[in-house]
Amino acid sequence: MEKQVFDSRKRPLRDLRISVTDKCNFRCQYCMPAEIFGPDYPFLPQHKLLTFEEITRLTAIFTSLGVEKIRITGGEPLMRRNLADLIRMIRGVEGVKDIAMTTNGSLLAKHAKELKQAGLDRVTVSLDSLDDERFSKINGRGYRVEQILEGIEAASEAGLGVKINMVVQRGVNDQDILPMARYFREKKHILRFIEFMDVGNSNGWRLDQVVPSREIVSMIHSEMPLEAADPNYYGEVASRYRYVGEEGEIGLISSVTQAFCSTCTRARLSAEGKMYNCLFASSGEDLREPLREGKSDGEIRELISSIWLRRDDRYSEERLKNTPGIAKRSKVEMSHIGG
Ligand SMILES: Nc1nc2c(ncn2[C@@H]2O[C@H](COP(=O)(O)OP(=O)(O)OP(=O)(O)O)[C@@H](O)[C@H]2O)c(=O)[nH]1
Ligand SMILES: C[S@@+](CC[C@H](N)C(=O)[O-])C[C@H]1O[C@@H](n2cnc3c(N)ncnc32)[C@H](O)[C@@H]1O
Ligand code: SF4
Ligand code: SF4
Repeated sequence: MEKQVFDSRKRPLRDLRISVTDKCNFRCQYCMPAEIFGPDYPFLPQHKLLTFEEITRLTAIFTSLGVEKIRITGGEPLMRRNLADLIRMIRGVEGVKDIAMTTNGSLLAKHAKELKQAGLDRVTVSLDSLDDERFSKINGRGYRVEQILEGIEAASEAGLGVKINMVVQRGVNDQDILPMARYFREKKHILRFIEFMDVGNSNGWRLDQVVPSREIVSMIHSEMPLEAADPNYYGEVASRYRYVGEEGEIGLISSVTQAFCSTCTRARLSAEGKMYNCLFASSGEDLREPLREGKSDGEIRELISSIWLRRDDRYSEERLKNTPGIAKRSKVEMSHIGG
């Protein structure tokens, strides 16, 4: 059986990012602004969510097409009940080499051990500030930094790999860049700085709110000297920098100023079972109905393969070039497909 499928730009399908819920206990302004995601927001009802069995079956089909790396995300993935059961099921799928999860960390202290036991390899915890006042404003729900740090500690103690993601916004948390770098250098966790992106249709993005990665590197370098490091694998999202003379490193995710679409190997599966070819796609292709209609694995494999073969997405590159019409394009919400 042909194992690897390439899109129209010769990019292989390698990663599957699975959103397990569109709900979240945070209301980060840049992702789920409270004024839009309020009490009446129509979140997906349970019956529309893919079941764990359906997710596992799709994962096996995706691995037969070359996927090796799975990332569980959301919304907040730990809001989905019994998530460890899903991890255990995915761990049993042949061809899955790496299972990671992106989480806001608020429920991690409670679940880290069982997730590790179920077969999760690593977590990426999102944290945008070490200052309680700013953090509680950013998360929109008054959560405190301590709770997230406890989650990070618990994950580390449970033996999970840990990385930290910080979305940087000028005028919101750029003063936290150095304190975060110092703290996680000391803790020996890899911290990645993400350029604030124009995801979805509701986060009020402006280019002048983006702090370019170049600026972040030079700010840190002037206090803690850095040197560029090679990527760990083809298509790595983050550019790596090592602290000179140390093992520790940081990463920069520069989707705005240095788009990385040309090596993008990521497919995304929404909680309701739609496959998206890009984080900024306007629409996805439904895989849930074919599953529930009783289509065979072979038929679904054909469908997924044909979706990937047609793929031509490269939104960040187009944004960089100011492609006409790009600003008006409607996009799926980040909380829906998981970042
Ligand atoms: N524009 C764009 N941004 C992405 C893409 N993938 C990830 N990101 C952004 O980068 C952030 C970090 O992504 P992660 O999932 O932590 O990165 P990763 O490459 O899977 O991480 P590792 O496997 O640890 O290297 C995400 O939350 C997004 O904000 C992508 O394909 N396009
Ligand atoms: C959508 S969240 C889902 C997982 C989980 N709730 C969390 O926050 O880690 C995934 C990642 O996307 C990032 N993200 C959300 N909106 C973003 C934006 N506008 N620009 C850049 N990154 C964003 C978040 O910071 C987080 O690291
Ligand atoms: S970034 Fe994550 S934690 Fe924040 S609102 Fe979005 S899904 Fe929730
Ligand atoms: S913008 Fe789309 S194509 Fe480009 S790297 Fe991100 S997900 Fe991939």
